[in-house]
Amino acid sequence: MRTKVDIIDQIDGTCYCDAIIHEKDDEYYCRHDYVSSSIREACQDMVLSDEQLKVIRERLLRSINEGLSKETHASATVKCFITYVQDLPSGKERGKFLALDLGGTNFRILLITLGENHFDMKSKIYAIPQSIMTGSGVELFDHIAECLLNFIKDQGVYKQQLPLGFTFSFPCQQLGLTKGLLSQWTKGFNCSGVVGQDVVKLLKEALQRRGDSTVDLCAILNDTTGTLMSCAWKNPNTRIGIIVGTGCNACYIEKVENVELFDGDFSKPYVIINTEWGNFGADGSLDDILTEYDREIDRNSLNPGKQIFEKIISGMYMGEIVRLMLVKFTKQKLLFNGQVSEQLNTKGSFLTKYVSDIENDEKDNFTKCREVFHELGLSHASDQDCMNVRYICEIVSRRAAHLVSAGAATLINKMDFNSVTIGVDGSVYRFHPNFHDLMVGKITQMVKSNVKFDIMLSEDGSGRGAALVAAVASCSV
Ligand SMILES: Nc1ncnc2c1ncn2[C@@H]1O[C@H](COP(=O)(O)OP(=O)(O)OP(=O)(O)O)[C@@H](O)[C@H]1O
Repeated sequence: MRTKVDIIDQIDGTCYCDAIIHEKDDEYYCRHDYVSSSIREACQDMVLSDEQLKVIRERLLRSINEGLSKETHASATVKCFITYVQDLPSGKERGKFLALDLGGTNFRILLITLGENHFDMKSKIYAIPQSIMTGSGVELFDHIAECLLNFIKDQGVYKQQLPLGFTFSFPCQQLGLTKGLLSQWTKGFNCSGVVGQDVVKLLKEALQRRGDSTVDLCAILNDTTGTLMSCAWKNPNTRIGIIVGTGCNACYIEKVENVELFDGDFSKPYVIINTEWGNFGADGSLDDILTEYDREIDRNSLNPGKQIFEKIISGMYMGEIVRLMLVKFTKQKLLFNGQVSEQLNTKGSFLTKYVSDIENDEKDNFTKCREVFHELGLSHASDQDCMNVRYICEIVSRRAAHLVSAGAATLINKMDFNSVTIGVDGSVYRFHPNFHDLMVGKITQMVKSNVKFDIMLSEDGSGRGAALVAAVASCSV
């Protein structure tokens, strides 16, 4: 007789599948039972056991400690950059602030008004053409400066000298609140002449070249810091900010005495550390869990060998991992009657959004899945193909959620607070139907038993968070 527990064990020990579609004579079947066994077997290398996740936590903690240590910081893969943000918002911040948000799919400019228990936000999205993303740094910052000046003119605040927080979501070594040296480009950007340079200075120079700027650039930050700050504005218990969007990164609150390179204000007990954990694994410490798909993605990326943790989690790569699996399994005649479409064969054609769409279908219906297949020239798919592809999407997104959870649990256990709120932002977390629940389940298993935690969706961390950092900094630097 098969019980519910047998099913859970059979799948991978952590089946969250709530879709028990057949329950008869005390026998239970979940929809994973209807996935072809050949597909289940072929996906096994994507499943991480609790033991593997424990090892990943231990290695990540070691990498974080290497980033924090004076002796090992230079060679560390997880840099643990000091943000120089030492105060969380009190909720009493007031005024008008500008924010620039650069670091992923969109470039945004925002005008934020903080008032009592409310905030107002006007924002505009500007495109960054591919030619600028991989052109020269001067072109990039000239483009940003031009958009900024157009925005403040449109908003009627051109004459006011407003504080500006610049969310620049690439790995930066900060030397103060207004000085950040770019360590490396990620997420498809590759502008020449910027790595090793102070991006605040480059933006200020671009504004000066235009000669008509009146903004007061008073803080540079990462979107993780913005996420933590924007959640802390609502919930002072927030001690971690995580992004699962185009990229993946996290920041947390660390005691200043644990940060050996800290040269900020020692009268304050904590400082936010931008871990840049996306680069975890660049020293080979994740090699034993990487699959052939992960390796192919890395080989074909703009930054081979780097950002390995990010590449097995984030939205920039998740859809492509699924696509590579689908192509391989189709060639092996495990899917689509062995017929690969031209679209499916095209790099980048399987959007990460499709993973959410497919997993969003009701348990016995493949409406969204069939829409995706139609887009991909796979209208010949059978119901069995739909079942199998949904399983593949689940396996890939679940691995991502479990890896982020391992990271979050590492930080929670390291900080040693009794209660922690985690602020999370990014479209993968926001729109994937199970990401939040998967994280809650896995983190619960991994944190010390006396710690309570909850996960809160950040409302526009990159924008409001930048304004809050600018506000808290009071533009004193
Ligand atoms: N519905 C969805 N489900 C899952 N992923 C999605 C969805 N929509 C978009 N994405 C993915 O999310 C990523 C974009 O994330 P987000 O919207 O948070 O932007 P971002 O600011 O560029 O990210 P980051 O903060 O990492 O720089 C893209 O890789 C995209 O494929």
